[in-house]
Amino acid sequence: MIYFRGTKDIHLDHTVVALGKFDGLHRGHQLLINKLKEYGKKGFQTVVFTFDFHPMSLLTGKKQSLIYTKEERLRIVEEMGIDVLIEYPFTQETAHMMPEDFVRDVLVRDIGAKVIVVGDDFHFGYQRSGDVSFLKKHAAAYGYVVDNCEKLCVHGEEISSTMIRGYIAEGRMETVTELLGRPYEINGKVIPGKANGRKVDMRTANLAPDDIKLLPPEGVYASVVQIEGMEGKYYALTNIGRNPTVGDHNELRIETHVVEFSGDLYDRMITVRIYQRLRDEHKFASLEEVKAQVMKDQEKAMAYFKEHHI
Ligand SMILES: Cc1cc2nc3c(=O)[nH]c(=O)nc-3n(C[C@H](O)[C@H](O)[C@H](O)COP(=O)(O)O)c2cc1C
Ligand SMILES: Nc1ncnc2c1ncn2[C@@H]1O[C@H](COP(=O)(O)OP(=O)(O)O)[C@@H](O)[C@H]1O
Repeated sequence: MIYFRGTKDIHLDHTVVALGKFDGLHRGHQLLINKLKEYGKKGFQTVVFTFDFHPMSLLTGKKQSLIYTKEERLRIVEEMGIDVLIEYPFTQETAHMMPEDFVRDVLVRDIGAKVIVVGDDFHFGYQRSGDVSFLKKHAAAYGYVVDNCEKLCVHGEEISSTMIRGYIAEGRMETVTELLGRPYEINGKVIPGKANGRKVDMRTANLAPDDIKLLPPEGVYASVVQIEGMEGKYYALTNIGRNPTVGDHNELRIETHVVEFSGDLYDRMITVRIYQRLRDEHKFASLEEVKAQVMKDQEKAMAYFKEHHI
């Protein structure tokens, strides 16, 4: 896959372009992606176009947490078999672009768009003044066609990234899985912890939380882990928390105990897929008690995986 980040210097031709933020690449987004791939079979180069937003929104000044970091989104778009991912710089200049300038100079001239795929509620350009009818109005003059997609509904509600972010924040992970079309995941490199795990023979692979990443609430989750360079998947238990048992002011960490695994994971990239919330994090009298509780959590998790054929 070709990947553009932090540059406006793009020269493509004969492309089908999907436009959007694509946070979550959820089932609604997947409709657009599937359309892209259909055009891809007809000889168009498939392009996912998204803006490279700063964590502090230029427009609202607020920090926005996202379902995926840029690296996670990149990996998923690549796995989907897309040819090109563009993260277009979202500067003051871009934010103030008039829709027609954006269509003419960016989409048509630089990206060579022959087909533009968008969701029905897509808005772009200065003050969000560009939309689907705007794109259609200018289609003939600029030599592209617009293929717009209705918003996908599940249980009578339109799927949106905002709605899924709300469910993640509530820890409703099964609903999240249903709407994303895959479990919520956290990707990262295993870093050293305080080496307490080995004292009670319950090792945990630690990930540092990414600033931009929206995490489920603190607590313990049934998870499945994929380890870079190793075959298959491993059942696991993940704690998102602050280890109150070993101190009162610990930083938030994502710790995963991989079931029936021993080996060195330091510096390895792992993907932790979160399936179900099991409980809150508690302050125990000792690490031995934490371990005893984790063994009970493990039984519950394994029963869940069995019941759901995971
Ligand atoms: C599945 C799981 C559940 C956990 N639950 C708790 C908990 O309820 N309370 C707590 O203080 N620590 C909890 N921990 C964190 C352990 O206390 C921690 O793994 C241990 O202190 C080792 O930390 P280390 O990685 O720094 O060596 C949990 C860890 C895991 C993997
Ligand atoms: N079953 C396992 N689950 C998680 N990590 C494991 C497991 N077996 C071995 N490890 C390794 O042990 C390390 C964790 O040991 P631990 O004593 O908890 O130290 P730390 O505090 O550095 O995480 C992991 O980073 C990994 O390299």
